[in-house]
Amino acid sequence: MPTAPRKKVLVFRELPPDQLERIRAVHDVTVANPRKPEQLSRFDEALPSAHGLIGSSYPVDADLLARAASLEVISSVSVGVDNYALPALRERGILLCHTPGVLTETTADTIFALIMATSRRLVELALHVREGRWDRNIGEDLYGWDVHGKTLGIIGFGRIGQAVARRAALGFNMRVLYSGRRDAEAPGLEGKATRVTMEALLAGSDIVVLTLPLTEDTRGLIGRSELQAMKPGAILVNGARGAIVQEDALLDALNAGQLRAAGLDVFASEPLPLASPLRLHPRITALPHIGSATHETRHGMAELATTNLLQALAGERPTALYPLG
Ligand SMILES: NC(=O)C1=CN([C@@H]2O[C@H](COP(=O)(O)OP(=O)(O)OC[C@H]3O[C@@H](n4cnc5c(N)ncnc54)[C@H](O)[C@@H]3O)[C@@H](O)[C@H]2O)C=CC1
Ligand SMILES: O=C(O)C(=O)CO
Repeated sequence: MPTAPRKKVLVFRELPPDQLERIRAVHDVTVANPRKPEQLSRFDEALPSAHGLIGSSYPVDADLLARAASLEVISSVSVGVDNYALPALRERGILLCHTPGVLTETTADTIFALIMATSRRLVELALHVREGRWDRNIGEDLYGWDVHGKTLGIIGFGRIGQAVARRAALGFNMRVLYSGRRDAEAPGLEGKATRVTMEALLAGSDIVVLTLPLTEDTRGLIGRSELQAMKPGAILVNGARGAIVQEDALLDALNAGQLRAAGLDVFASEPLPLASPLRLHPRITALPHIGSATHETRHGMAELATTNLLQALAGERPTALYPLG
């Protein structure tokens, strides 16, 4: 039987060794992370002849694609595809694959951790102990806010949004509202989540969670008027993408006391610049984009992304092909 021709694969973010081996067994691999200055020239050299790209967290824009003359497939080690120039991919017939599902539960856990951390002031109070300020019983000034029994509003009722809703409705006896389409089944949530307009969700929720994709339609979706439309003293948790929220408006809403707190796993600019006023704000719990960052889940994402890549390069339909339309 003739052996399939080896193709060229450019790995632009580290992959676990076992997944790298799966690719090396059938294709020629260059590993070069363009974010690392010492690897940039290797990346630039490998790009024009690469048939497949695999990695994450790097903007693959139209200019970069114009230099990738041989490209057949990009396999993203992420579910979000906002880093990719989708129109250029569509035009060139380049396949885009991603990693839906394998990170859903872990990301929902992280989002729920942010709900708990902001409501119960966990980071602030842990620092209170660590810094030796726990010298008497805490008073009302350090009390938190109940999570159970509250109303949770979810903007983006897809895989992750529904996984957050299940934790809220089944574990914390919360009332769940959501806005937007429900384009996936919602097992376990029958009769437990109510679809409302975004206006009604903002006005009626104690905690608003963002779990929708960043697109041209959702960039800056949560701005001054949306924050003002939230219940006074509500909490905002962003587990999606930073640029969905207008960060200046969020700071103003926190400083004005309109919002109680914000839990942010994602930022418009990542890593969050040291000078960002979001970093040290006393009522922001900021995480370094760790929604899916557990050993098990990151490995599962790398495995699915590798499978997608190998399938595409073999001319098969990838398991998780992103529909470019
Ligand atoms: N913080 C982190 O580390 C992670 C962040 N994410 C982000 O979460 C997003 C969602 O992931 P999944 O739940 O797997 O995607 P999904 O496609 O299953 O769900 C997204 C939902 O948002 C809805 N939606 C789109 N525009 C909307 C709008 N304007 N208003 C209300 N709903 C809208 C869609 O109809 C869909 O139901 C990803 O695109 C990614 O950006 C995903 C994984 C980890
Ligand atoms: O998968 C994604 O979209 C992430 O943000 C990281 O897991």
